[in-house]
Amino acid sequence: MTGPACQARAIREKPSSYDTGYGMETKADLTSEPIWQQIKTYYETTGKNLVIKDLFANDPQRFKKFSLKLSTPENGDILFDYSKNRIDDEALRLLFQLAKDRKVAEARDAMFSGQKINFTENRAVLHIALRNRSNTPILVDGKDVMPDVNAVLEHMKQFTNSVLSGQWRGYSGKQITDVVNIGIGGSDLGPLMVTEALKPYSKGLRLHFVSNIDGTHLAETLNKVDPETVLFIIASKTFTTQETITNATSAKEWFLGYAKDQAAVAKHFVALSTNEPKVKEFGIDPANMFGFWDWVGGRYSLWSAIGLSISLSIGFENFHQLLEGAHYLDKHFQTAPLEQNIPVILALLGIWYSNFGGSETHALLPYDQYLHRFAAYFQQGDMESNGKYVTRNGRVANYSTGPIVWGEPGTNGQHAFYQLIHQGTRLIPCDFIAPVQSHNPIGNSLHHKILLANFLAQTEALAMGKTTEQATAELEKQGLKGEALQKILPHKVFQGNRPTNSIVVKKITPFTLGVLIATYEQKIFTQGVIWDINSFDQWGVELGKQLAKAIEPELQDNNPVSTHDSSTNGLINFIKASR
Ligand SMILES: O=P(O)(O)OC[C@H]1O[C@@H](O)[C@@H](O)[C@@H](O)[C@@H]1O
Repeated sequence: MTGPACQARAIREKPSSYDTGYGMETKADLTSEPIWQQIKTYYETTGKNLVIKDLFANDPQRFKKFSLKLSTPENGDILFDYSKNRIDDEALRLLFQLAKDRKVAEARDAMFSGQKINFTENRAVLHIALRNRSNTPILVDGKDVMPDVNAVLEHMKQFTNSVLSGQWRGYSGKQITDVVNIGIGGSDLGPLMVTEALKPYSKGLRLHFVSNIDGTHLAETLNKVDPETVLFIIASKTFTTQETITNATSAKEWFLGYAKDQAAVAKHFVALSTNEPKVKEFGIDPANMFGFWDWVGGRYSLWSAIGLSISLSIGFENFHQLLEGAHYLDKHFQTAPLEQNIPVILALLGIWYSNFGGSETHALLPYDQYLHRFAAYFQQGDMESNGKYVTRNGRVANYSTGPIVWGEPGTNGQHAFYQLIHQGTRLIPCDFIAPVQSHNPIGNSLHHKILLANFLAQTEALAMGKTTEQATAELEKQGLKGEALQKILPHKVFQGNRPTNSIVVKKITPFTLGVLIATYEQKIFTQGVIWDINSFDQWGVELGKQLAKAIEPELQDNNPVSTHDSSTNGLINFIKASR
């Protein structure tokens, strides 16, 4: 055989120099996919001219068509409304085709079946196993991981019950009153976000989180706790993270300064890690270690032993409910057709705006004070996962990947940055998240009524805007006319057409929070598959760590340095001269 047919066969049969881990052929470059070109053309000819207000006016069924309801067994319905987007049937049809052509379902199944889709670290990606409450076997290298998952959960349960019941005592015989989680990144943000979000479920322990290497963080926390009644949780997947080990060592020194007995450490320090030798070396009894595995990514680890502070805060039963909620969403992600699959729809809308509409950022706006760390949590979840410019086949992407994620709880954001969302020059897709019921219905629910009214008003205002006619009528009512009216008029007009999704849950419970977190995790996964990047490594955080290690010894003395670029030299020498 000669000619193009032979060439094509040779290309197919050529052993791949890397393993994509999906058990699938290497993907075509995204922008050369026919479907990509079709979406691009559709966006240019129609998509960019879609006006949300007109879309509603022309279709009384729009809300019904572009919203989904999930009925949870015991936590009410969850409404996902994506009708306030610049999309129509054809745009969605093309986007779903994109998901199909990029093999989202196949990649999802590869993840759920334990394939090593994190191919740069040769690891499976199985945070879904940590919350697999159906207990179906999940195999890694031929071994079911579920017995190990369940054993650690049992250990967490026993430990939680022992601390909460007062059975676990400190070195002087007192009960534990305060827990200090020392960790950073995925070993901090998840437990911090969730314990804040689920404060109404607190069983009474005071929770503290120390992450920053800045001594202020630890010092301010130690000021608040008593060595006789504090429990330190040293949370680190690798147990080598400089910040965490330095903070943990200083915390241990502080503690021993009071306890004056090495044996007391066992009663006040536990470790959450995959690295038993390092835990031992630090001086923590392996009996007080809660393990997990290399197939749990740091930013996906709150479901693992890393969630121990959550369990201590809200009790093991509630922690279990959190896992149940995430598992419920995982089942939805696995079984719902792409067209009714909430994480997939969220992912595709994000791609529509960022890759075709040029949006750079995505705002997460929870209308619930307890969710005040939700956006911060997904800054790591999304940006560390999809902040990559190299595709799985090693090429530089010629399209944008992960968005900049940001946000603050409503209504605080309204009085700060919403101006730019309403009348700025940038396109900022936003997700609004709101509970129907408040945990604090004070003032006969007056506060919550106002909060919800603001959530509804904002999504309406962003979509519908205010026309020149409406603004004119309002100004005339205020007595303005002629030149004075014309002068102010353009400033009072809102173009609208700002896209939003609304997710409404009955109440923020452990279960519904589990659903929400898993929804965004699976959205991030779906986008990573379409962009053909590895969402589960984080090599981008390494260079700074390496350089910091090289610079640290240079800060020991006061001799000027000249080995760096002139800016870095200048900064180092200024610091040396000024201390
Ligand atoms: O849990 P450890 O190993 O301390 O890592 C903490 C964090 O470190 C950072 O460099 C990142 O890699 C994060 O993904 C990780 O969550």
